[in-house]
Amino acid sequence: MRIALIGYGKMGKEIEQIALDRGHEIGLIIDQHNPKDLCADHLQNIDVAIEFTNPDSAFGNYLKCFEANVPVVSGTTGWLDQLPEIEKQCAEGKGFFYASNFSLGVNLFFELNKKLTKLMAPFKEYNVDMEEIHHIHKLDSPSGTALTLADGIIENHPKKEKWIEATSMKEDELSILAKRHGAVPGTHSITWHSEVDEIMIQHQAYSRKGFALGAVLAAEFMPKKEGFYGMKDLLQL
Ligand SMILES: NC(=O)C1=CN([C@@H]2O[C@H](COP(=O)(O)OP(=O)(O)OC[C@H]3O[C@@H](n4cnc5c(N)ncnc54)[C@H](O)[C@@H]3O)[C@@H](O)[C@H]2O)C=CC1
Ligand SMILES: O=C(O)C1=N[C@H](C(=O)O)C[C@H](O)C1
Repeated sequence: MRIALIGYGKMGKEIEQIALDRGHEIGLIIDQHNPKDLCADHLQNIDVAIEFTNPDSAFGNYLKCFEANVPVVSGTTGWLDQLPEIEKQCAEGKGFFYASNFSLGVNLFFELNKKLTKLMAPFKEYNVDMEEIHHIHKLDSPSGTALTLADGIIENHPKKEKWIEATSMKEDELSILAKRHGAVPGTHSITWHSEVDEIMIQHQAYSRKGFALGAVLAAEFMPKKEGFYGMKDLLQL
């Protein structure tokens, strides 16, 4: 498979290594110094593009891939206000795969979070909050993963209606505390606490390898696909 890497930073480089190990070819690398190379001419023989850049660049890059009819695997977080336009284009035949987190462990954690929320929901003694910790270079906050976890709680708890990036005492608000520290790859914790005890679930990434492998597996899934996909389609969760 010939892959275009859009964004050649921490994730782009990790993905390159795994893609090469799995026998793929990197046909094009786009980074901050050569964004104009992302054009139909250069995308001609590309099977799939993997995009890990930043919240401001991602959407424009997706549209350029769509113009060249190249399916996209999107890992960038913090751009989801533009999701409706991507969904529209997918309904018209473009191929797009998005995950706020590509690691197998976090996707199992998403399911565990939903199940635990359903279990805890009837018990008024317990309230829930979330903490995420990432490296100091992260641009978006809360993390994309935290937002997916928040959706999992809000959709399955009758009292929680919205998340808030602060400590909240309101029953209908889910508090998310986002911390930035050193080189932390990504840690997400959810705590259900009562006056007498607490139950905490946590996912801690030891490195970026799990994210990168998931992105390459998604890329292997995407060539010639039309429509909008996610990790549930890949992992059949
Ligand atoms: N979905 C997931 O599993 C994961 C998502 N991420 C997300 O991926 C994104 C990238 O993360 P990192 O690689 O850690 O960031 P990074 O800052 O190390 O790399 C981003 C790269 O994009 C390049 N870039 C900037 N503007 C560009 C443009 N217009 N066109 C092409 N390249 C451009 C930068 O030069 C940089 O090399 C972030 O949004 C992060 O939150 C990160 C890890 C896992
Ligand atoms: O920026 C990162 O590094 C990460 N971003 C993703 C997110 O926003 O959830 C995934 C992972 O946590 C690492």
